Amino acid sequence: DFSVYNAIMKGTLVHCLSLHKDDFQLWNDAIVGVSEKGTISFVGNGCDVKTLSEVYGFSVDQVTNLGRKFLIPGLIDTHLHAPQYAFTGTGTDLPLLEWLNRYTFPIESKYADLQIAEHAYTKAVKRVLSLGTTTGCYYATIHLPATKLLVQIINQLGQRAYVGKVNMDRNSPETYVESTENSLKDTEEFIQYCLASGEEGKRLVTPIITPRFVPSCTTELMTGLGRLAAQYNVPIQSHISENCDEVKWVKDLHPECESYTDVYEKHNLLNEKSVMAHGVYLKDEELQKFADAGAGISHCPTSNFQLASGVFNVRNALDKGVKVGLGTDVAGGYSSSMWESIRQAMNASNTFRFGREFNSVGYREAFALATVGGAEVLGLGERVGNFWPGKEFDALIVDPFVEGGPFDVFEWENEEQIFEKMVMMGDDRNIESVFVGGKLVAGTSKV
Ligand SMILES: O=c1[nH]c(=O)c2nc[nH]c2[nH]1
Ligand SMILES: [Zn+2]
Repeated sequence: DFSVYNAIMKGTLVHCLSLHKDDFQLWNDAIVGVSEKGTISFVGNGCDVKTLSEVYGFSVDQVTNLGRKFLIPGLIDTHLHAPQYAFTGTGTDLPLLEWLNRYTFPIESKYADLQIAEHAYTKAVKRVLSLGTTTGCYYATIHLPATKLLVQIINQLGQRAYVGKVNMDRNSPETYVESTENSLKDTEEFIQYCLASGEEGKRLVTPIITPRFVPSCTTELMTGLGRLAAQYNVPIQSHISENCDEVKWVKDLHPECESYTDVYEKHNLLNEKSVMAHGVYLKDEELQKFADAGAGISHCPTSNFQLASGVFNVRNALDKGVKVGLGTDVAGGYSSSMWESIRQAMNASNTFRFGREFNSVGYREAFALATVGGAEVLGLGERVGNFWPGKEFDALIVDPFVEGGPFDVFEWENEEQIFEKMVMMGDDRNIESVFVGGKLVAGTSKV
C-alpha cells in the first residue's frame, strides 16, 4: 500500500481543461501538490518553488523531481464489458448480432460460476489499471453474485468505477436470460449493495442501471429500470444505434417510437446521467435529444471497426453540443487499452476527411476526449479528468525514455513531440505509476 498523500511532484504536466483546443496544456517544469486526502492541493511553476513552499507549507527538499517524465491525468474508459475481457482479441469475424449469439452470450453465461468470475474479473481490472485506466464504466453480467464480486475486486484493487448488473429479459438465449421480476429485484439489491460499499464522497464504485440494449429488454423492464434510476438517483448506461441490423430490429420492436433514442426517452432512461455507447447511426434530431437531455455518448471506435459496425462522427456530435467520451468496449474492441481507443478515434474521424475538407480529431483532442471528455460523460467533471485543484489525484507518471520501450526519442524533439509519440505509440511499458485518489494502484513509485 503506497500513497502519495502530502507529496509534491515536479515534471512535465499535460492535461486538458476542456475539450476546447485552447485548453490543452503542456506545462514544462510544473509542480503539483497532493493533499493528505489524495486530492490536488495546488499546481504551480517550478521556478516559483520557494514561494509555493511558503504558501502551502512544504519544504523544498520534499519535492520529487520526475525529470523529463510526464504527469498526466488517468484515462477514463466510459464503456467496457468486464466479463468479455477473457475473449478480447478473438471472435473478430462477425457483426454485432451474430457476434453476441456466437461468442458473447455463451461466455457471459459462465459468470454464474463465482470461481470463473473471480479469476477473470481480477485479470480484467488489473490489466486496465496497468494500462492507465483510472476510471472504468463497466458492464458485468446478469448475475447478481458475480456482479457484487466485481465491485469487491475493483474496491480491493483501488480503481474508480461505475458497475452495472446487466438486465436482459427478452430475445436472449435460454441459458442467459432473466424474468422481468428477478431482473428488477436483483438490480435493486445490487444498487443497495453498491451504495453501502463505502461512504458517499469516498466510495470508489457507483452502481449504474444497465439495460443491455433495447432488443434485450421488455417495455415493462425498461419502465422499472427508469423508476429505479430516479428513485436511487443513479446513472444509466446502455447501447444505442451501433449497427444497421440492430437499428432496424429496434424499429420493428417499437413501432410506437419515433427513433431508437425515443425508446430510451419514453422509458425515462435518457437524462443527464445517461451514458450511451456507440450512437453511430443517430440522426441529427436524436443527437439534439441527447444535447437537450444532457445525455452522453461513449464513442468506441476500436469496437466499431472490429465489428464493422460503422463510423461515429464525433465532430458532428460535439458540434451539436453532445457530451462525448471514449470507450474500449472490450471485447467488441480488440484492445483493453484506452491508448488504442484514442488512436482509433483519430482514425475514425479521419475517415470523414477522405477526399474532402474536414476538421478531424487530432491527438490533443483525442487525449482530451479520453480524460475530461470521459469525466463529463460520467458526471465526474468536478472530481477527475485533469489537475484542477480540489480534484482527486487520479494520475499517471509516464516515462517516455523507459528501457526497452515502444518508441525512441531523438535529440531535436521537444516535449510536445515526445508526448505526441507517447499518445501514438506508447503503452504500459511507459506507465511507471498509476494513482487513484492519491493511492498507488499499479506500477511503482519513487515518490
Ligand atoms: O458492442 C456491444 N457489446 C455488447 O456486449 C452488446 N450487447 C448489446 N449491444 C452490444 N454492443
Ligand atoms: Zn458494449
